[in-house]
Amino acid sequence: MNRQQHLGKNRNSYRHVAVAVTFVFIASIGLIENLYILTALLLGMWSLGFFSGVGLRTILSRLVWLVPFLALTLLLFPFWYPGETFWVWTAPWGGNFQLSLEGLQKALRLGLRVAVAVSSLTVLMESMSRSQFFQALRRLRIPALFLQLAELILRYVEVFRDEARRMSRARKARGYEEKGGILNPHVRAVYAGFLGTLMLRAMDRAERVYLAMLARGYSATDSTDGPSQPPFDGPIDREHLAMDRAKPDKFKLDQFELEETTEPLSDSTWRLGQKGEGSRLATGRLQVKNLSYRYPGSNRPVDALCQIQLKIEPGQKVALLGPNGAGKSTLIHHLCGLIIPQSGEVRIDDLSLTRDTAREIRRHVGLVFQDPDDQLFCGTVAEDVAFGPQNLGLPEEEVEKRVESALAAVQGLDLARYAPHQLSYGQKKRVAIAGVLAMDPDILILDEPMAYLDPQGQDEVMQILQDCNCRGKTIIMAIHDIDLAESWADRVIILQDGALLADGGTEILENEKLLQSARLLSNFSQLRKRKQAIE
Ligand SMILES: Nc1ncnc2c1ncn2[C@@H]1O[C@H](COP(=O)(O)OP(=O)(O)OP(=O)(O)O)[C@@H](O)[C@H]1O
Repeated sequence: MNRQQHLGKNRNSYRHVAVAVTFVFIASIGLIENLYILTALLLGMWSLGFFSGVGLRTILSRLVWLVPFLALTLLLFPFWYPGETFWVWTAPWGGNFQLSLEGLQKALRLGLRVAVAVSSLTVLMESMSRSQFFQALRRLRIPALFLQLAELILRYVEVFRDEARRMSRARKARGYEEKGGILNPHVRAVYAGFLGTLMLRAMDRAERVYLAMLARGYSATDSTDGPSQPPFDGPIDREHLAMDRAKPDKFKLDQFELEETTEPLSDSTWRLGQKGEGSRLATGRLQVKNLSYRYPGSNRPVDALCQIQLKIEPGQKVALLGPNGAGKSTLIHHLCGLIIPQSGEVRIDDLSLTRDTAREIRRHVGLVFQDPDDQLFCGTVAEDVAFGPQNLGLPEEEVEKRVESALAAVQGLDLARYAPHQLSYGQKKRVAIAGVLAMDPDILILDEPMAYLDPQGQDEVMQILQDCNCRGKTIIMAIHDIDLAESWADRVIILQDGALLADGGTEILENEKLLQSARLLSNFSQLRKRKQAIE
């Protein structure tokens, strides 16, 4: 172990002590009455912050948040508290208000205590990442429920702030100006609508962020406490689901006929090796058998998947195509264990996806979400990339190594200290991929990886995926672009209305009838262009 690693390890083992000392210190501030000692503690805390790299500005910016909460108390305390009169104020509307010395001292004491507590908490929180802070709390045996709640509240606050920022930008972009302030009924109406929509959007995004957290090994209990509850799992009328749906005709071309997988899968062939703390799959072969899924829906249930059969071999490059609403996202959420099958089966090697195995499956199948903002929620890029490996329970040195190599793989080492919101969309996308690569999954799934990327950004992502594939990883991309599928994939799967329309090599993309029926060809000119290219 080199000196740097040794120091890193020591820092890690003392972090919980620092947290415990700070908490005891904060609790004992209430016992200190002397104003001089409290002032000295405040100055001492600011100096400590200065020497540990936390600027006075940062501490003051946290204290400013308290002003509205404390102001009224601090102003009224000296006038209400009984004691020796220090000063008398005669109000313009009549009446005398007596300011007592004891009241003034009480107010000062309260203000100083709060300032010392907030300053010490700021110094503590700024000198370690949020995940390290929560890890330290876990080591101190703070109840897991309390910590989960605190973590989720913090994330929700960030999501909320982020959504508010976006909506306010969108409002300004459409020429909105606040004339007359809150007294203007139009402004009040806009604000009311804004708040309502903000709530809904923030909840929606919070759900997607939570899914992204689960996909990277987060557990609602503890990273070592066993499987978490997958978010979608409900009862289903299987018979109804199988019969109820009109399936699109499957194209009877030899090259994309399904291989039947009706034989029972033997659990004896399931082999686990060891790598880090986690078990590894023997090969990473993915199988889907008769998979169906129905969303409850608010008006009527939606059958998103119907009797899907698939077998994907390790190392394949698979393009998952289909029009909007075909069921691609629902399928890939099953493949990475975010949705538990209601009917049918998903298997990796001989490990069948159930509530109990969902977490294990997610260690082997990484999902890069379509919108990187759903996935990046930590304070810095490095923290975000570390999120998955930390959930795997890896030692800190290993986590650091993984962060470094994952960021290097996406050419993102220079982004490590940036906050995700400071990045361009393409950079965010690369960092989101790094966050999944850091978990070293056998199978990498990407939902619309090219969405909103400029051509150079697309090239960069393709290069990253090519490198991953060369290292033996299976890559599955959900896309709409048939040209991309043709040039990149060695296997093409087409979904339509939740059913498997075609499955085979890229030759199936030469079948215009098939592409048209799957709504993958936009117009006749494109059809002609493709015809010429094929000729
Ligand atoms: N949470 C949900 N509740 C109800 N219905 C849903 C939900 N999510 C998806 N659906 C429905 O399930 C079907 C499949 O949706 P899915 O998102 O899987 O399709 P997709 O192929 O990924 O679409 P896109 O290309 O637009 O992302 C659609 O009809 C959709 O309306």
